[in-house]
Amino acid sequence: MSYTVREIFHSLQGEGVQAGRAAVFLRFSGCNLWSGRQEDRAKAVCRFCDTDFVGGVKYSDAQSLAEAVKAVGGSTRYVVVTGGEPGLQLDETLIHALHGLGFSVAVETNGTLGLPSGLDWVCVSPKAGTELMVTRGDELKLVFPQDGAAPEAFEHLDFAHFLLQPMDGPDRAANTAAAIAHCLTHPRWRLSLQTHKIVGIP
Ligand SMILES: C[S@@+](CC[C@H](N)C(=O)[O-])C[C@H]1O[C@@H](n2cnc3c(N)ncnc32)[C@H](O)[C@@H]1O
Ligand SMILES: Nc1nc2[nH]cc(C(=O)O)c2c(=O)[nH]1
Ligand code: SF4
Ligand SMILES: [Mg+2]
Repeated sequence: MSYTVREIFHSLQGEGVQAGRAAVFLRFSGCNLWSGRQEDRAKAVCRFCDTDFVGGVKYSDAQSLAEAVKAVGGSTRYVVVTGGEPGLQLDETLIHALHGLGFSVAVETNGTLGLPSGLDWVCVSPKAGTELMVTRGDELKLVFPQDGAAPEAFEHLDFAHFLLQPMDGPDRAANTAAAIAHCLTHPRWRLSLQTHKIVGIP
């Protein structure tokens, strides 16, 4: 199978429980909840996306893509597969190829599609107005606040960690204050800041 990739870059995981860890980011093109075109944003299912996932380059097979990930990452052997929505393209063949090169494989997903088996870390970030297919994993990282996606709606799910990530955009400061207030009064939720934006790395 072939894969369409928006970008591959070496940085620190900025978000969630693994924040601060060196990682290679493999960003796939395309998403099932937004076309990625600004003119479509207002009518998309997911309207707050901070990411450009349109276009990119094609890899014809899993092994060549895994080798490209390794070439970017120096001695880093932790890959975060994201997008766009990686559930559209990530498969067991690619996970196997990455494992073969010594990588642990993490995924960032909106959770609306099934995931292949073999992943080492699953981060699900639910979106209002969608049905969650991935109901277990390592961390549930809810962008906050979202009308129609209250934190309480996810607390029964089988995740090891529950995090609130303030929605970036014009209301980021107010959203951060609201997330802090929620964590103070609902201590099973932790704050996830987008630390890469704070320190100015990709
Ligand atoms: C760009 S998404 C790609 C992966 C997947 N499609 C998803 O939504 O989880 C990566 C992470 O950024 C989060 N994110 C996207 N836009 C954001 C924003 N404006 N503020 C805070 N987090 C955001 C997503 O919820 C997700 O956790
Ligand atoms: N540094 C950094 N950490 C991240 N964690 C998740 C990201 C994503 O866009 O999926 C991301 C990203 O874009 N950059
Ligand atoms: S689901 Fe993820 S990639 Fe798709 S538009 Fe929303 S935040 Fe962006
Ligand atoms: Mg990002």
